[in-house]
Amino acid sequence: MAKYKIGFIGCGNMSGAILKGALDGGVLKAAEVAVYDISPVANEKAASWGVATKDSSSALCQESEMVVLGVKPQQAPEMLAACKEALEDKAALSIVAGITVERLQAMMGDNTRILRVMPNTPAMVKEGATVLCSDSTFTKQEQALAEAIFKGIGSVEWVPEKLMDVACGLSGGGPAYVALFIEALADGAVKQGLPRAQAYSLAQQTCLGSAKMLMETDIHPGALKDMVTSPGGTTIEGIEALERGGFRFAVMDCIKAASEKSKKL
Ligand SMILES: NC(=O)C1=CN([C@@H]2O[C@H](COP(=O)(O)OP(=O)(O)OC[C@H]3O[C@@H](n4cnc5c(N)ncnc54)[C@H](O)[C@@H]3O)[C@@H](O)[C@H]2O)C=CC1
Ligand SMILES: O=C(O)[C@@H]1CCC=N1
Repeated sequence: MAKYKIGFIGCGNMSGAILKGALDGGVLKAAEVAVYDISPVANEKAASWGVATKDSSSALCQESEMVVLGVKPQQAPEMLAACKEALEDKAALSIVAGITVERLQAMMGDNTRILRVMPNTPAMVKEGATVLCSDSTFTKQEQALAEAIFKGIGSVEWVPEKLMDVACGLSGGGPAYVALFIEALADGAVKQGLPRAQAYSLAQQTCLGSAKMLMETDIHPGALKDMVTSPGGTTIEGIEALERGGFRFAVMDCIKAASEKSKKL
C-alpha cells in the first residue's frame, strides 16, 4: 500500500486548483497527498495547504497510488523521462492538454496505466467541469477513484479520446472566455457610468444566475433569451449589436481554434 493516495507532479494553476478544491471540500485529506514541483514557490504553496512535498518526481511516484501529471505539454517529455521507471505499474492521470494516450504510453512505458483528464480552473471553488477520457487503461477501481475526486469538485463527463480536443476547447479553456465576457460586460457598463465594482458584481452574478437557471430548469437557452427580449424593447437592441459584431460566429470560431490547437500540441 502506497503512503499517499495521490501525488501531483507540478502544482501550478490547474493542479493547484484541483488540489485546493479537493482539500477545501474534504474530497482529499492533506495526509493523503504529496506534491513535487521544480518550483520552490509551488512547493511552498502546496506545503502551506498541509500536504507533503517531495524532493524528486521518482520519490513522489514510488510513494503514491495514483500520480497526476500536471505540467505544460512542452514540459511533459523531460518530466516523464525523470520518473519513467518509478511510474511502472502505477496509475498516471494526465491533465496535459493535447498529448494522446498513445504518446503518453510511449513516453512512460507499457506498464503504466493511463487516464486522460481535461479539468478546468473553477475546480478551485468546487465548480469545475471535468472531462474524463473513456479510452483508459486505469482499472475500474482507479477510474472510480478519479471520478469520485473530480465529482467532489464539480461535474464530470466521460468522452472517447477523439473528443478530448474539443473538451479542451470548450471547458478546459472556457473559464478564460467567460472571464473575457464578464470583463467586457463590465467595461460596457463602466462606459455608461456604472462604478467598476458594481459593474463586476452585476456582470458576475448575471452569468452565474443565467447558468444556474438553465441548469436547474428545463428552459432552453433560446427560450431564456426570448423571455428577456421584449418586442421593441432594450434587449433586442443589445442582441442586434452583438450579432452585428459577429458574436456567435466569434464564439464558435473560438472553440474551433482552441480545439485545433489542442490537436497540434
Ligand atoms: N490552466 C488551465 O486552466 C488548464 C490547464 N490544463 C493543463 O494542465 C497542465 C498544467 O497547466 P498549468 O497548471 O496552467 O501550468 P502551470 O505552469 O501553472 O503549472 C505547471 C507546473 O509544473 C511545474 N513543472 C514544470 N516542469 C516540471 C517538472 N519536470 N517536474 C515537476 N514540476 C514541473 C512548474 O513549475 C509549474 O508549477 C497543462 O498541461 C495544461 O494543458 C488543463 C486544463 C485547464
Ligand atoms: O491554454 C491551455 O493550453 C490550457 C489547456 C486548457 C486550458 N488551458
